[in-house]
Amino acid sequence: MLEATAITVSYGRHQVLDGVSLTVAPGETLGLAGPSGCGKSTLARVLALLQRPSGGTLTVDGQPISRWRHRARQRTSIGLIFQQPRLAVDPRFTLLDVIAEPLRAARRPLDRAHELAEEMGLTGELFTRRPHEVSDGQLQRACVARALALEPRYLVCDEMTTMLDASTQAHLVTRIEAYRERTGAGVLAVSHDAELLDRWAGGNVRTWRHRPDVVVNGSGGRPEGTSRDVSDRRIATRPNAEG
Ligand SMILES: Nc1ncnc2c1ncn2[C@@H]1O[C@H](COP(=O)(O)OP(=O)(O)OP(=O)(O)O)[C@@H](O)[C@H]1O
Repeated sequence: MLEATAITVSYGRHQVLDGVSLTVAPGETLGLAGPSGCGKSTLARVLALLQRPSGGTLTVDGQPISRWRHRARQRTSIGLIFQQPRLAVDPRFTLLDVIAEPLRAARRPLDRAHELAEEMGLTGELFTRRPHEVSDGQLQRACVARALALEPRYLVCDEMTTMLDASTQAHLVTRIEAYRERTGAGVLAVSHDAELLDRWAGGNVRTWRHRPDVVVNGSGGRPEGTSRDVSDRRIATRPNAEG
């Protein structure tokens, strides 16, 4: 399980997350919907162990992240795919370099990068192109391949398909779902697009009703599930400015 409990995050005096709890189980796809600015990306970064929360606990497969500086091993078991691939890659890298980056860091055979590229539908001539020489969709395919390279136990997809056309969107979701089915990984799909998430996660969606850019503290808020019981304790957000 990837478990976040009572997470709080503040940027200066702006409290963005106030006691958020969320669990992603192995083998499940969980959707997290919510309006722009409510804190989805912040929560995604916290779950991927990229951003340290100011409060709360994180546990990966039963192991609590007690010392943030020593989280490297658990970090590699969580893949993160960002919304904007151009901000997520080194512009000097070729697509093959992008995909090989985690393999190189983990001292794994680099041949695997070719296979991953091909699995994502990236053909030979694209291997040596740099980010400015490919489309957003092609670059995002490389980022998905990079996220899968070390076979993570969990994948956090933060608005992964927002900028892409419908067919590229469908292709990427299909690849992620095939990976989940093959490996039993848990997938958290984050988006403002509740319909997409409902299709992707088969209705296993939590909707975060939290007005953006409002500092709220505490009372009365709860998320709504589109298709499941919202009292399910896997996500409980205290803040809700809509009452
Ligand atoms: N590094 C930061 N420093 C200060 N404020 C930040 C920072 N990152 C995010 N914020 C603020 O925190 C709030 C939540 O941002 P976040 O990106 O997590 O929301 P989001 O729900 O993912 O939005 P979107 O769907 O538009 O990406 C916003 O008000 C944002 O301006």
